[in-house]
Formats: sequence, structure tokens, C-alpha cells
Amino acid sequence: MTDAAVEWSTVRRYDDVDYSRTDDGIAKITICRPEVHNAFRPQTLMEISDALTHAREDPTIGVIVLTGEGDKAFCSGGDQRVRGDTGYLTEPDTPGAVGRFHVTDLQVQIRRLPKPVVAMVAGYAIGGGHVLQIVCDLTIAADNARLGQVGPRVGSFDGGFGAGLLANMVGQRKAKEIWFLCRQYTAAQALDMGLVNTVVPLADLERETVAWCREMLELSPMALRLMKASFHAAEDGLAGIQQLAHDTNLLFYASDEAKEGREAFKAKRSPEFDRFPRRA
Ligand SMILES: CC(C)(COP(=O)(O)OP(=O)(O)OC[C@H]1O[C@@H](n2cnc3c(N)ncnc32)[C@H](O)[C@@H]1OP(=O)(O)O)[C@@H](O)C(=O)NCCC(=O)NCCSC(=O)c1cc(O)c2ccccc2c1O
Repeated sequence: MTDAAVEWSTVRRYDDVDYSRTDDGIAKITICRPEVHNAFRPQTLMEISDALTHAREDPTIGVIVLTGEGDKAFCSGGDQRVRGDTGYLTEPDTPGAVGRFHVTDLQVQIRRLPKPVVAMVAGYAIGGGHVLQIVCDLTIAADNARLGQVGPRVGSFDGGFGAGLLANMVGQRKAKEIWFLCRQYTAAQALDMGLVNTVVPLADLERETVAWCREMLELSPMALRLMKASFHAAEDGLAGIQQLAHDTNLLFYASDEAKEGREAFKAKRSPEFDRFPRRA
């Protein structure tokens, strides 16, 4: 879905993915495999990961949008054509090739990324594609969106974020229904159960998504970063706490107290921490 009213310039065109940006700091990462409803193969995920890393490191980017090309699908999950007996294959035509689940690292990368990631969903968000929208921080859905899990129908399941985060969003009962029945849900149903943030007419999807992103760009990036880490601290266990804890290091390093430790070490003298308050 592209909207002529929003101007994007290409940062990098990969084989499976387009990475563009606006002048004011929104990155857009688009899965470009509409012939398979934007199903991902390992290369797709590696390209998304590379674009996410670039957007993370670019200080002029404040918010990242993840989407799929066209209006038929956000993403239909793993590309069944390259699914092997050991995971998804980078070289499906090579006998004995060993596969893996590249999406594991990508899900974690989105969770850890210290900038908001917004899923912009038109059409199908199914299977591993649905889990991708779940791990994004916000989801803006078009009124033609169809969301659901398909794993138990095709011999798969995602018991990680695909189960736990889903249950946190919609409750255990509904999450079990979604996985145990493998139904598809309309955008309106998804909104009703808290699976997406808002639903807009398809023609307005990109404009609305960009409007949400621009609202976030007006806010304190550090406050947004710390809120994202705070939301994940409990859900992600020690890894979530690690993110939040290390984010406090970012702030602590700028303090005179931390600088005293660094400068004392460099000057080969004892640090003078006495001048810093032992706060109540
Ligand atoms: C998405 C659909 C419900 C759409 O149905 P519809 O009838 O509208 O469209 P078609 O079925 O005709 O599809 C058009 C065209 O696209 C091809 N296609 C669609 N999805 C895929 C896919 N995932 N892989 C490959 N190809 C796909 C389809 O074959 C058609 O091609 P033609 O050449 O015939 O035109 C419906 O398409 C559908 O149900 N798709 C399958 C969805 C699916 O099985 N997804 C994978 C689920 S498993 C998964 O995603 C997964 C991935 C991981 O990496 C995991 C990692 C760790 C744990 C779990 C994981 C996991 O579960």
C-alpha cells in the first residue's frame, strides 16, 4: 500500500525487501513478494534484519514501519516452498541442506529495537506473518485485513511470542481459540479483541500509519525507548530486564557520578564518590 500523499525515498532496494524513508524520520520496510502473499524465505528475513539494523543505527530515524507490498497481504508467514525437514532452507535445491528458523532472531530484534516498530497491515497477516505483527509495537490495520494463525493446519506452531504475547494481548481463552481453531478474523474482530490498534479504510492506511508515526516523532525518543523496554521487562524475562537495565546505563554514563569513576581510572587515582548524594 502506498499513498501518493506520503513521500518516500529509497534507502536500499534488496531482492525481497524495499527499505525507504521519509525526510522527517520514518523508515518503511516492505516485504516485496506479493506473488506468495509476502511469505518470507530466509533471505527475506535477513534483509529485513539488515534494514532494521540500519534504521536503528540511523539517528535521524525515529519510527519504523513494517509492511507488505500490495493490498492483498501483510505477510503469510514462512514460504512453504522452501520449508525443509529442519526448518526453512537458504538453498532449497541443495541435497542435505540444513534449515533453521531465521524468524526467531528477527522477532527478538524487533522486541529489542529501541525505536517504535509499527506494523501496517493490509490483507492477510497469517501464520508467521501474524506473529510478526504481534511482535511489532503497534498495528494499524486496513479494513480488508484478515488475521490468524494457521500452524496446526500446516504442521507448525509458534509457542514463543506467538503464544505468550498473543495471550497477553487478547487473553488466554481467545489466544487458545486462535491457535486451536485456526480461523481467520476480520479487522473489526481483531480490533475488538485488542489485536490491532486501529482499523481504517484501505485507501487511508498509509496516511493514517504515517500520522501515528509523526505523533510519536513529536515525543521524547528516550521516554519512548524506556517505555518500550519497560513493557517488555516482565514479558521477556531476564532479557527484558537486561534491556531496561542497560538503558539506564545510557543515562547513568552521562552523570558526573559515572564520569568520576571513568576519569579516576584514567588518571590512576582513587575515585571521589563522596561528593555524590546517597539518595533516599
Ligand atoms: C494466506 C492464505 C490464507 C490466502 O489464501 P488465498 O486463497 O487468498 O490465496 P492462495 O492460497 O491462492 O495464495 C496465493 C498464492 O500465494 C501462495 N502462498 C500463500 N501463502 C504462502 C506461503 N506461506 N508459502 C508459499 N506460498 C504461499 C499460494 O500458494 C498461491 O500461489 P499460486 O502459485 O498457487 O498462485 C493462504 O495462501 C494460506 O493459507 N497460505 C499458507 C500460509 C502458511 O502456511 N504459512 C506458513 C505457516 S508456518 C509459519 O509461518 C512459521 C514460520 C516460521 O519461521 C516459524 C518459526 C518458528 C516457529 C514457527 C514458525 C512458523 O509457524
